[in-house]
Amino acid sequence: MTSDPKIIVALDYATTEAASALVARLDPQLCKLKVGKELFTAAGPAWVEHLVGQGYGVFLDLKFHDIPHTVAQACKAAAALGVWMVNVHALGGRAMMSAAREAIDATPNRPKLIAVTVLTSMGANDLADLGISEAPQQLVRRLAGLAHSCHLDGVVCSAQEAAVLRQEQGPDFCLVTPGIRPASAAKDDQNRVMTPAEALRAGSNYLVIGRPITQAPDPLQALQAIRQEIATIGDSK
Ligand SMILES: O=c1ccn([C@@H]2O[C@H](COP(=O)(O)O)[C@@H](O)[C@H]2O)c(=O)[nH]1
Repeated sequence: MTSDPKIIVALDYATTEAASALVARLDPQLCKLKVGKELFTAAGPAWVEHLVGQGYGVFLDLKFHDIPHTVAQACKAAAALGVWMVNVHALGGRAMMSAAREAIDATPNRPKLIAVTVLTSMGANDLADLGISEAPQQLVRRLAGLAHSCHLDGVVCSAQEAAVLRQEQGPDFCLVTPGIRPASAAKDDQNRVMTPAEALRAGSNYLVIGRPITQAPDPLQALQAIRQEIATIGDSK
């Protein structure tokens, strides 16, 4: 039976050797994997294909943000790697997100397409620095509505916004939430955080977790502890 693991481990490593040491201990039934800017820039698309070939659901987290044509072509190239999910920045706007949607729909494997709303590292002061007086949650709600109206499959948001987005965007809109911190973990550079159990209860579909797992003395044990924490919450495997 195939499962749909709710934890996406962020493979934020500098080299494939470092990432492989963890991946060798994992299993596609335990978690999905996220390849972001650091590892993709160091290792390239072949390594993404390698993970896909091992049976992992791979979230290619490159947060495309450019003119519509460029983003559409980048989405097409990402989909060709066989990944499960790709993303763009909602701040790229309607034309960009619609172009991404069209490009993904024309591919054979149609990965999930989601939009980053407001980075989980940002708070009200960071938005004020950008001249945005809206509270983070208000901006997230507005950008999620825009992404949904462009027929994207969901958004990246913080789990702090999950409950309101679930209410406003309905049960089928995919909520992918980084900024997940077990109660005892350091926040690092994250701002809008929640624990794994709180995040799932609030309506997150998938939890993106990096350092609390990858920097733990025993990353597999850290992953298993989080799986245990969420095991009783709905269909959380
Ligand atoms: O708003 C966002 C969007 C993406 N991320 C990414 O998620 C992980 C989180 O890693 P942690 O070590 O658990 O903080 C990382 O790869 C980010 O690039 C995010 O944190 N917030």
